[in-house]
Amino acid sequence: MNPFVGIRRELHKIPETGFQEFKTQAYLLNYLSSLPQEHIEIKKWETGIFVFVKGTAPVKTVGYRADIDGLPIMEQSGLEFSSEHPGFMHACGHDFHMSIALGLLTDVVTSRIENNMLFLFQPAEEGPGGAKEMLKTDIMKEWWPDEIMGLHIAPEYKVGEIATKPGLLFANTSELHIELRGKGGHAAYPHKTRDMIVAGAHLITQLQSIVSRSVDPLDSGVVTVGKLEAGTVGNIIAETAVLSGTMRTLNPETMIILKSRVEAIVKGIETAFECEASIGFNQPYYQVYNDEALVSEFMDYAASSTSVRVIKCKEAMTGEDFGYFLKEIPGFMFWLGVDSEHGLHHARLNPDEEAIPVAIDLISGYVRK
Ligand SMILES: CC(=O)N[C@@H](CCC[C@H](N)C(=O)O)C(=O)O
Repeated sequence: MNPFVGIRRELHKIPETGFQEFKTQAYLLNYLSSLPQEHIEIKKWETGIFVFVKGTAPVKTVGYRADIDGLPIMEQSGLEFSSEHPGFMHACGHDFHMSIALGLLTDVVTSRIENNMLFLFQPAEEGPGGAKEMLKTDIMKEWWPDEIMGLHIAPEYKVGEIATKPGLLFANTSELHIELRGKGGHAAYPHKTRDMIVAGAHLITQLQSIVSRSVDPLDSGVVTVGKLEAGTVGNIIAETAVLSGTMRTLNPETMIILKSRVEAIVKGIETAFECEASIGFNQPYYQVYNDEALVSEFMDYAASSTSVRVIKCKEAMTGEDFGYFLKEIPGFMFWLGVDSEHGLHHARLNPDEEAIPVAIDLISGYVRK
């Protein structure tokens, strides 16, 4: 078995959520300590790690970022190396991202390259966001890269396919959290209560009008409520309802429209259902915008390789706090085909591990070009 496939399986067993990646960090540090140390410097930051690799005759420093957190999902993949942390899973491929980064790092440490490289093992991509915080550190300032790249697994593409594009690749995002507070009571006396299940149901329906009626049809937006908590049993009227969701737009200005429409609709719900509401727009992620020259150079390089097919894809409504790195440092992100029947954030996600050596070889060749 390819050693980095083995590493992926080990990491797959220990998914941890944002800023709780203690075992993951320990695993990565242990692996890093097994590498020749003459040309590398390792610095821990929170539950993440920076690794600086000195080049032989550097003219620049190339950054490579891998996110390291898992998701609160109960795995149902049936894999023999399934999560050993019940209720948590690497369901967004960050186990792949880490093992590919370790493969690349091993390659550039053992067969040295001309330029310096900075590897960033970043916590908390799924939330609350680690990129913005990593960017502010003194370590980052000391080892600031001239360019940066990262990848994300893509279940919908075959192994050997990569997809990306110049300019906008991923959306602007904002989490949405709304709490409604009314008055609970006996199910047989609704007139003496203020029922937050009914208010919540109206609110969710009205939120769906934002994209259809307030966003220019030639623009795009998403308002998704992914979680609703309200009520206890069938014969008690719910005093509170709590909705959590996420909003996505292709440009930052449209996000401002979405937020102001949410505020207006929630105000209307307060009046109509005689309740009080609070809104949280949490953990915004800035769009992933690929540097046109760098991504074109990478796409041309990949297209010249015999083992990879390059697809010029459309932008996606996924979010990635890698966007914060790209706001400050020229670079790009690309999708790596892993051919899984089940998609990202699915309990049965099962990416094809053949993609791991494909990615390591591709990037290793690119940073040596
Ligand atoms: C690639 C991917 O699936 N990313 C996540 C990360 C977004 C987290 C954010 N805090 C949110 O849920 O709004 C995604 O859901 O797109």
